[in-house]
Amino acid sequence: MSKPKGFEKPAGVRDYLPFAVDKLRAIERRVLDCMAGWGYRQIMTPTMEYYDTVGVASSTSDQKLFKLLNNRGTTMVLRSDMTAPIARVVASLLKEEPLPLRLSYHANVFRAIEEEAGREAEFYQTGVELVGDDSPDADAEVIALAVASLQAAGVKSFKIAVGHVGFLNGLLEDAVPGREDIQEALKAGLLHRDFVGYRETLSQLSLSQEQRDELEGILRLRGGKEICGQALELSRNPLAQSSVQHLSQVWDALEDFGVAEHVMIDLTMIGDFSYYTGMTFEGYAAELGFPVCSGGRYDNLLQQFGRPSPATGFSLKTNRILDGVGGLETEPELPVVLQYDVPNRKRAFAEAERLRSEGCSVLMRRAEGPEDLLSAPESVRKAGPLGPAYGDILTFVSF
Ligand SMILES: N[C@@H](Cc1c[nH]c[nH+]1)C(=O)O
Repeated sequence: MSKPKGFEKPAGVRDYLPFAVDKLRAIERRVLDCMAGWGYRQIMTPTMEYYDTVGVASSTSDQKLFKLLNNRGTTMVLRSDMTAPIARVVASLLKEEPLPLRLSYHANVFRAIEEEAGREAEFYQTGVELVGDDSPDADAEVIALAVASLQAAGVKSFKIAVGHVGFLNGLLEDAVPGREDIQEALKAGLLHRDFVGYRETLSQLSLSQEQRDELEGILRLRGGKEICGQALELSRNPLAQSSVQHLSQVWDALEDFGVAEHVMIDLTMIGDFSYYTGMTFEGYAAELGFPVCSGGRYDNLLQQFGRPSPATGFSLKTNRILDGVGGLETEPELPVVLQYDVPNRKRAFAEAERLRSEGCSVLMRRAEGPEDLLSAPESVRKAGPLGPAYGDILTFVSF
């Protein structure tokens, strides 16, 4: 590759100009406040982790991890999510802390991407982890909190699709026992929402009519609570059955949370991370084709750090909400511009301090003469991406 030009930046990363930062911060604040209202306390972890610990535990494929070497030659990674780092903290710094633990975060995470996909390599997540509770109510809590968080972020119309990896694993093991290759191919179709590809894979297999019906049947398992009944009919596998029973209890709790109208059951759903062990979910905004939040239960991750405990959680894709949905309408307050000449500088600075102590934003400007004075706020309204630089004008001059 030729030497990049000075203005170029790597694929998948971006700059946020002030108006975008205003919006992003407003969403972040509102969502974290919402999470605090449910008892979640904020945590921060390093951007960089060891490849061998958090990198591996993050269950992000090797090609998607950003790897770097430190000065001792140890392989490090840029965190690809916050779930694995938080598992590390819960098992180390917080190991004496009684469970359940409720933690929230807002952080940038990194995933290498296929350039042509137009996806972000660095993006922002606002999320929670609920560690130490394996009940259906804990799963329902994080889904209900995802609903509340999307609303707090200004997303008006959305649907959360909830599935269960246990159901899929049980059904696939029943239908094509011991054929991990086929199971993986079918799961890949579901993961990419490629139902045509899924059907094609099915058609290439030599299966009995019963097996085919069972595997085709998955594709119809999307809807309300009635889907649980249909799923119990479709597969008698014990894991599939217990998974659906758990999901139906999650649904009942969601009804009691009053959020069931935002939720659908979708047993074709399969989470993007191999650490998921139970229910998984994704949230879709009406305006957008890609998920704005995702989460799920991961009961085996913490044991990799020496503190076995069940856990569940989710994260919002905060910058996607900012870009695609508009998020919150924020009208940043324009600063007052305070113009002065040297003889009046001290007085002007004191006035600026007074205004700032009242919460105003004040911008200082030294005027060199009468023709250098700004006269009307309108005259500074410019069309550039930053919009107008200031509102009211206060003048402290003797000329
Ligand atoms: N870490 C997941 C979201 C999640 C949080 N907790 C459980 N899942 C992600 O990046 O999509």
